[in-house]
Amino acid sequence: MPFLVNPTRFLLHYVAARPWIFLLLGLLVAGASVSSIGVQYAMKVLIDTMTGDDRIRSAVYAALAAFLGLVIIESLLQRLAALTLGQATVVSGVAIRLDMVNYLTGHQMPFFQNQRAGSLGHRISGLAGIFGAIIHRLLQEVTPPLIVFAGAILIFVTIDVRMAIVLGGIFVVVTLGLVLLGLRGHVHHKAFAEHAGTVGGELVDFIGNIWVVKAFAAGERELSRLRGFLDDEAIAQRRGWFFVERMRGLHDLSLAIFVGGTLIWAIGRWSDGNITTGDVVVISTLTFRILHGSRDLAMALIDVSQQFSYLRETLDIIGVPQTLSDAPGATRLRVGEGRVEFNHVTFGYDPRHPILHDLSLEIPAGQKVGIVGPSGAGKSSMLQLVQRFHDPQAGHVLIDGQRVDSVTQESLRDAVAVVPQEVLLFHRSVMENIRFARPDADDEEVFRAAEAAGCDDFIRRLPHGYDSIVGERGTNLSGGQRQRIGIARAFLKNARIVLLDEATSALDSESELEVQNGLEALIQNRTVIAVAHRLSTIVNFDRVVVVSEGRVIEDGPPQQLLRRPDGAFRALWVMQVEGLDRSSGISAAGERLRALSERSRARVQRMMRSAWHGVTERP
Ligand SMILES: Nc1ncnc2c1ncn2[C@@H]1O[C@H](COP(=O)(O)OP(=O)(O)OP(=O)(O)O)[C@@H](O)[C@H]1O
Repeated sequence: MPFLVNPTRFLLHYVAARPWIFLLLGLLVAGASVSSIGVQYAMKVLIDTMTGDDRIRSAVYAALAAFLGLVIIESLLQRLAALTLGQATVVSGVAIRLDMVNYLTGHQMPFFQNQRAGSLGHRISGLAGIFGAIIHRLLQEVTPPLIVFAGAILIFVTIDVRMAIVLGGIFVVVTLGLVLLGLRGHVHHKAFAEHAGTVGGELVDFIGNIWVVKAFAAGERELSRLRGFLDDEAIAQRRGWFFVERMRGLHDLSLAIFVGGTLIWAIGRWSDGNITTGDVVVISTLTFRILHGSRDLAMALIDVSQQFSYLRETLDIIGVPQTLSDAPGATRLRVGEGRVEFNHVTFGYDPRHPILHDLSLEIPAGQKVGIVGPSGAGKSSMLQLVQRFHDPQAGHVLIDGQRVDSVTQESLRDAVAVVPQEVLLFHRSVMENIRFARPDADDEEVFRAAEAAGCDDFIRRLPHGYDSIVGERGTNLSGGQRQRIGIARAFLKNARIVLLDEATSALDSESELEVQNGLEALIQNRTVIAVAHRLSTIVNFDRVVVVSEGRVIEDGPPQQLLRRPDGAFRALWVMQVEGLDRSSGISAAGERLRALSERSRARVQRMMRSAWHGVTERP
């Protein structure tokens, strides 16, 4: 979106998107301002006809009618302008937020990892608010005083040119003086905005971590920390406020001096018989009006400049260019059997420090591959490359022979189902959360997916069954339940390729067994790439790839790898099996095993031992 590069283009884009409504708005505002000047002039004519020597009754009533008519027209136009402004900013606000959310979804994951979700949400809503505020200020507080000023000068020219020049000069000097002064006070407003932002962020952080606060009985501590931030904010707010009041005071003083001076001058000219009584009235009201308007104008200009800075700051964050967009002419991925290929892939989040080095791997359709290796080896990054959350610096990832960077990202992600370590759920019903994987799925299909994932039973036991709201980020459900809903989503998606990113490692062993059943059903007849820390989850896979420091160091069927005396997989395996055997309480794995129910424990032990003995007893 090229218009995101600067605030002016941003504003112009959304004004140009609805040219007629903004044109109408401009005409209404101009019409109302011209009418308001007309009202003043009609008043002068009325007084002059009333105080004139001939005092013609019909002329007085005609002037009165013109005066009243203009008053009515001015109010009508003002009301219409306010309605049109409301309509224009409301529809633009909706479009802005939709465009921004759409644009955000195109950013890479690190963008979101580096931002607070709450603050991004606020910024998007804020953008719509800033647009409305700038348009409001420009059309309601900047344009009218300028038109009134121009009209007043015209009227003054008909009365006394010198007065017109002096008053014009005063208006310009007062407005510019106030703007310059106001801009100096910008530093106070900026400080206040920063402190307010910090307070907002602290509140979001506090509420997001409320369970930690409770668990550590840290309520008092956190409150006094928050009080510190609030005090700083209050000091900054007070400074900004005092500054504005000082400006207002200064303006009131100059208003009194200049209006008083002009009146004395006008009365002097009236007593010399140079101008009429109506002229004196119109001079006094217009002088007061435009000098008063100069303050509103200055304040509005200062405010617009502040809004521009907020807008620039927000666009700098949200509007950063998307680094991963679809290639020109990208087509939809033609999903075949589900073959995945890493072809000499070199990749680093920071290109200067690659974490995958010239990695090649061919995964035939329907194969189940477990990726294991030490922490930080690059296993999860491999899965991210399959989904094209990043592009490698060298080499390519291919699905069914098509480079993932040559197809549309949407079609690529349609073709791949992912069960991550932590399944994220929306604050919506269970039904909506599962159906998220395929919005056109009917209820029956959702039930079948839930049954296959082994979560139908517990969902039906929830207070409102499938209509139960899962709580923010799924907090009303256990880790295992959330995970099974994630598996149900993957079932519903019915993709040829399934990526499991440590899908069970965050669970306790009891939940792991429940989830394991769902996973076993899910991976039938699909290509599966599973990053696994718990080796028991991949022991029955077709193949295991051991990755270390971004390179494949072992590759083969698990049983074969386990027979290699100095094999890396065997070393990892021995570590885990020993951990389970030593249920005396020493190792973490032993601790986990002791926590299992008898049935679950027997099952895990049988699985691990049979695999282990199968290896060691064979020649
Ligand atoms: N978004 C990111 N930005 C920068 N560096 C990252 C990012 N994600 C991962 N890394 C780094 O890349 C390296 C590989 O991470 P990756 O998550 O792929 O490893 P892993 O083998 O899956 O590790 P683990 O088993 O601990 O999950 C690590 O050094 C990690 O710190």
